[in-house]
Amino acid sequence: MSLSILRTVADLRDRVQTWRRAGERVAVVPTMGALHEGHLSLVRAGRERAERVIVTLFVNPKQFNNASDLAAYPRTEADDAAKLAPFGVDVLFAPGVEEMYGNGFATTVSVSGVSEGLCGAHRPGHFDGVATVVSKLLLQSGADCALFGEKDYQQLLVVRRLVADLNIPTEIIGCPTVREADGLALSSRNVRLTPEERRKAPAIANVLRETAERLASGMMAAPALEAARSALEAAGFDRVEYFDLRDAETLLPIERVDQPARLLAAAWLGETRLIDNLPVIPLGN
Ligand SMILES: Nc1ncnc2c1ncn2[C@@H]1O[C@H](COP(=O)(O)OP(=O)(O)OP(=O)(O)O)[C@@H](O)[C@H]1O
Ligand SMILES: CC(C)(CO)[C@@H](O)C(=O)[O-]
Ligand code: BAL
Repeated sequence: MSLSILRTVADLRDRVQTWRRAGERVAVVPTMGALHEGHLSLVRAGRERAERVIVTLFVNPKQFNNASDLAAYPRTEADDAAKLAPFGVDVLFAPGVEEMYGNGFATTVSVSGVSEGLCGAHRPGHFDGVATVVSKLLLQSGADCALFGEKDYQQLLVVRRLVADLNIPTEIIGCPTVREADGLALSSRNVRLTPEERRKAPAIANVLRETAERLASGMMAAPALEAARSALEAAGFDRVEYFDLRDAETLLPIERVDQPARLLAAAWLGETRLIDNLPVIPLGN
């Protein structure tokens, strides 16, 4: 069957009900469009788990803390639909802002703990916007499972928390970060990099990898992180927003790696903010 583009929650629910009557499982892949191989890896993982796959495309104004970032966000729906067609995606759910937030909308889903710090500290309101829209998309689709990328690691933990706390019966699946050959994590915002910035960009992944190795072999966090921030600046990054070592589950800061940990970074190249992260597993585990 060919890809259907649906714009209303009522149409989405009708379609899902038809599948349910036939006993089919449903996977949902929430996105903001401008699809790349990272998104397509989530679609593939969804196809492995369910007979039916919904991709959602909604550039969610509530999660943008910066109006120019929202205005500049790439919008490429026709190309996105064409990319999805060969993957056996059943529905592209692309609602307008009025469909999502019209009719006196007045609710915010706010997750404390894992959403504080890191991107939460630097993008005020961002995770409230993410938690609100993801709650809506999961309830609208009623999916059995939903797929999220580890590239947005803090977001993945926020979503796991809200699903557990609100008893939303959707299994959350985290998928590995897809990278360019030079290590740069794929991201819709990469198209904004100038050619010179693009040449500098892989440093974020390289410095994360080198630092993860040092921490895994027992180096204390403070000097390793200080060296990492300096290395990123030396590689031409304009501003390092954070470069931190955190517990992999709680995202609380840790001083050395003796439990599974995560190394996370956000840094600016000109007008573009890049994020990336890696696991740090203590040597011997
Ligand atoms: N390189 C990647 N590998 C795996 N998953 C990814 C990758 N990039 C994005 N995703 C996942 O795709 C989903 C939709 O993300 P989104 O549409 O915001 O794309 P994005 O490339 O992360 O864009 P942005 O520039 O907003 O960061 C999220 O679950 C995100 O983690
Ligand atoms: C999960 C998401 C689609 C919610 O708008 C967005 O934050 C994203 O694309 O990662
Ligand atoms: N990929 C996370 C969505 C955002 O940056 O707003």
